[in-house]
This record gives sequence, C-alpha cells and structure tokens, in this order.
Amino acid sequence: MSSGEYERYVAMAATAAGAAMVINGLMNELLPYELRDALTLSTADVVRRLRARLSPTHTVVIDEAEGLAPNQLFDAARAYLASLTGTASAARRLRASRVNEAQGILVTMDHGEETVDVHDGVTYTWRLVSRNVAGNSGSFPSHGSGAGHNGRRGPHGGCHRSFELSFHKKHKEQALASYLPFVVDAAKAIRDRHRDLKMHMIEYDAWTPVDLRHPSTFDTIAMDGDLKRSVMDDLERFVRRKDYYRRTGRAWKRGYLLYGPPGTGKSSLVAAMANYLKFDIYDLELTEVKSNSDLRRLLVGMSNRSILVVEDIDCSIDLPQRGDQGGERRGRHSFTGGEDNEDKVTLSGLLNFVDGLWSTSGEERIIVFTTNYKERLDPALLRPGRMDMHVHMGYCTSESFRILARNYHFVEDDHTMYLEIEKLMEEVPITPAEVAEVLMRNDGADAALSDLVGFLEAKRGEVGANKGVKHHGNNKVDKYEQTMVLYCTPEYFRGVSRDYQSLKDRAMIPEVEQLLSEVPTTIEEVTDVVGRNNGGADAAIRDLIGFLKAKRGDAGENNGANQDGNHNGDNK
Ligand SMILES: Nc1ncnc2c1ncn2[C@@H]1O[C@H](COP(=O)(O)OP(=O)(O)OP(=O)(O)O)[C@@H](O)[C@H]1O
Repeated sequence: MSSGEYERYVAMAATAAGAAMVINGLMNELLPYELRDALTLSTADVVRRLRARLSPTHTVVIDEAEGLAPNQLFDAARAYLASLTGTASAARRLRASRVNEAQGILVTMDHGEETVDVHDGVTYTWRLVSRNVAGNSGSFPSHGSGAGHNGRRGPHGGCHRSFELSFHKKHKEQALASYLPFVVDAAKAIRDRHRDLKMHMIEYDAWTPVDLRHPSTFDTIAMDGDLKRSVMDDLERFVRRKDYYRRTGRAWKRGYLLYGPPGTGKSSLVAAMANYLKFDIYDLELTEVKSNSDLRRLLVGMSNRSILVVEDIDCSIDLPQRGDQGGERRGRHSFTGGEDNEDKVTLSGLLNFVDGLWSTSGEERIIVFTTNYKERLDPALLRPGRMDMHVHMGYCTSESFRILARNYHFVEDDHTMYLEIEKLMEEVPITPAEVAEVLMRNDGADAALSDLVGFLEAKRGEVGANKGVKHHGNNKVDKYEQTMVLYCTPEYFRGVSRDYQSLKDRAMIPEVEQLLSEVPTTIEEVTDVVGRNNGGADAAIRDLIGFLKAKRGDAGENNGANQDGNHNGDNK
C-alpha cells in the first residue's frame, strides 16, 4: 500500500469513527520496520515510536521499501485479543481461540468483526480489516492460520489484514501511554507462556538450541517446602526488580549454587526454574570450551532472560584446592594448565566474565553452578556475594517423599505404609531419584509403596552386609539391586582380579585393594574405568589406580575421573 492509500484509509476510518481517533493499524505493510519487533522492544520504545507515528495529524509515513515483513505488533494484538475470549465483551465477537503448541495463540476473527475491551474505564474497540491484494475487499481466506495469514502476499495473491483500534480522542494519552503498552506487555506474557523453551548446548564452538521439554516444575520437585518457597520468592523478586537493579547500578543477574549428592534433583531444579520463569537454559559444558576468548564469545552470545548452567563445577574446571601448596589440582581436563597458556579457561576467568562483560551485556540473567562436592569448591566461588543463594539438595525426607508419592501415584498424606517407609528412610539414605525410580516402575500406589519398602529393606541389608560381592556374577539380579549403589570392596576386587590372567605387574593388585579400602567406590565405577581400556590388563589397572588416587584427591593424578562416574562416588 502506498502512503497515499494509507492516508485515504485513515481518513475513511476516522470519518467512520466520528469523533473517535483511529490508531490504525498494525498491518504488516502499514507499520514500519521499527514496530515489527515490537515484542522484542521495551514497552517504552514501543510507546515512543507509536507516539512519533501517530501525530496529531494522523499522518504516518510508510516507506515502500519496508516491504511485507511480519509485524509483531499485529501478532501482539492478535494474541492479546485471543486472550480476551473469556470476557463477556470479547466473547461477543471472537468466536473461538485455541492454543497451538507450535504457534502459540491463534484467534479466529472475521473481517469487520469488532471486539470491545474496557481498560481503566476507557472503552477501546478493535476491528479486524482484511483486504486482498487485488483490492477485492470482502473476499477473505479462512480464519486463523490459513492462507494470507499475517497479511503476507502469497504467490497467488493474498490477504492483508489489520487491526483498527479506536477510542475517543480525549483518551489519546491514555491509549498511548497506558493501554497500548499494556497490550504489548500482555502479549509478551502470553507469548512467554506459550513459547517453547530452548536448551542451548555447545556444538562446534557455538550454541546450538534444542527444545527444552523437561517436565520438572516447582510442583513436581521434591524438596523442603520452606527452601522451595524461598527459591521461588527469590526468583520472583529478581524478575520484579528491574528498576531496583537499574537504580542501584547493579547488573541484573542472580547466582545460585546447587549442591548435594547425585540424584537429589539439582538438574531438575534448574529445569523447574527455567519452566517457572520461562527462561532458556544455556548449558555451559566447560570441557567444550577451548579458551577464554571462546568462553567470552559464548557468554556474550547468550540471550537475555536466560539461565547459564555450569554443572559439576568441581569436575569441569581446574579449581585450586584448598590446602594446595600453590599448585592446582590437575587432571580434570586437558585445558586446565594455566601457566603455559594465558588463554586457558580458568575459574577466575569464568567468574570475571560473569561479573563483568556478561552482566553488562545483557539483562535478567541467572547463573547456576551445581556440584556434588561443595567442600571441593574454590573459596572464590563460595565467597559471600558471589553466589546469591546456596541451595542444598539432600536425601529424601518424609516431606519430599510425600511430594513424590503424590506426584507419581496421587497418594494422599495418610497412606498406611507411610510410617514404615519414613522410618526406613531415617535409617537408609535414599535419593529422590531412587524413590522416583521405584515409584515409576509400578502401576498402582499400593504396589509402588510395597516395592519401596522392599527396596529400602534391601538397601538397608545391602549397606549393612556389603552385598556388593554377592551381587557380582549373579545373573538373576533382583529389581532392588538394579538401582542400588554397590561398592567394590577390596575383597571383591581380589576375587575379580583373578580374571586378569594377562596382568604382568601383579603388584598393582594390592595397591588397588588398598585404595579401595580408603575410597568408597562403586562396582559400576570400577567396571567403567576398566572397560574403557583396550590396551590390555596392565593399562586398565594403571588407569584404575589413577582414577582411585584422583578420587582420593591426590594432586597430579590425571585419570579422567571426570568422565567416569566421578559424581557417583559420593554415595556414602
Ligand atoms: N528432588 C527431586 N524431585 C523430583 N524428582 C527428582 C528429584 N531428584 C531427582 N529426581 C528424579 O531423578 C532424576 C535425576 O535427578 P537429577 O538429574 O535432577 O539429579 P541431580 O542431583 O542433578 O543428579 P546429578 O548430580 O547426578 O546430576 C530426575 O529426572 C527426576 O526424575
């Protein structure tokens, strides 16, 4: 549409509306490029631009060259109007709207239909206008997402649609300064509610998004109720406080340290946070980052309203050990050197970026570190003010168990087996992951809870009698043992070591036994380390010794403990 046509259009609409002003609009080709990204602009920007466009003379200059790019303000209005379908006035006009997973909200509204919205005592009338490109007004495509949707011109012609928003001229200020920003904000909120969250992972040195469909929410997560509430409160306060951060000159970011044994829900909590806030997750796998400059590039490439997660921070970056004589703990990853390459990724480099560049180049950002071993973390990370909140995820308590039982089997709070289960849980530490696993493999609540009792009893017996030895070689592993942590005792290893017929250096066997007596290590870990070696028995056992020494915390051991269930070693 040329600017002349547009002016004629505005004049017609203004006439029709009598004293009412018409903010027309919002058609893809009518609104200029500044408004196309209305949903990504700040609300103040939108208002400023609208105000500039809607001068008292109602002249809007539209550059032909702006083309027919999608106009997000149109989508904002559409999403907002769809959300009104529950209200009486809107229901009069909008026949139906539905939520489509891929596209968010679709609204069905016919050409010429109007809907009335009352906001702060002012009545606003929205009208949908459609034109086909050949000018045959009145011939319209099907509703919603049909041909011509979004007003784009298809190969065989198409339909341009617009919303006209009219109101009394005395409410111009209110419309511009209050109502339209409200519509844009409401649309943003709707979009956030329906958009697919993304999980960004590093591939080939760049972020690669995949859909984040993690079902974890604050309802499903099993943790102490007060702690859960305080995390939620903290998140809510954080997102509310834009002005506060601006006023105080602080970067709008927040840091959480989640710590606790494996399977207690640290990753689930991160997903719950993302689902709650509708923030994307950026999974910073430090082993994939070759240098500080790569790290900087990746951090700057993150979007706002996102969560940066560094899992198993104690394993994934070289942390100076408390008590180290100036030396760094080696062996986590090949990039951990430091003194020979200035550009290597270091914890201080990461923290500096997070505090500096990262926080000034974006807004509404959350960083989460997780660890199974808080005691191993660098004091720099634990310093007050560094991570705003330390969240301990622990073994199942009766409170968290009840949440899981309710979630998995709708079990009410007074089930007869609860007392027995909770008593057992006091004797045997069990992670929420283990409980979830048992609950999940049963169809009915009663069966699930009996199974859990059996599991706990078996675990209690196992822990007491160290049945790991018995477990090995038993082809009929029962269902409890499948998920249990089975330790590799020195005795057990001695038995297995007979299998190493080709072992030349037999002196290594007592060394392994000695290490196993010092470091609780699961059969699975031992199997993994031995299994990853193709270089013969000696290489495998040497690798195992290195692994065990690293687990014990020996400096200088380089055995890839990070890759192989290092985090499983905390099952004491
Ligand atoms: N607190 C919890 N509430 C609800 N489900 C849980 C909880 N903890 C664990 N689970 C269940 O166990 C699975 C594994 O837990 P999750 O990966 O979140 O634990 P984690 O503490 O991050 O473990 P790791 O330290 O090994 O990464 C989850 O997908 C979930 O099904």
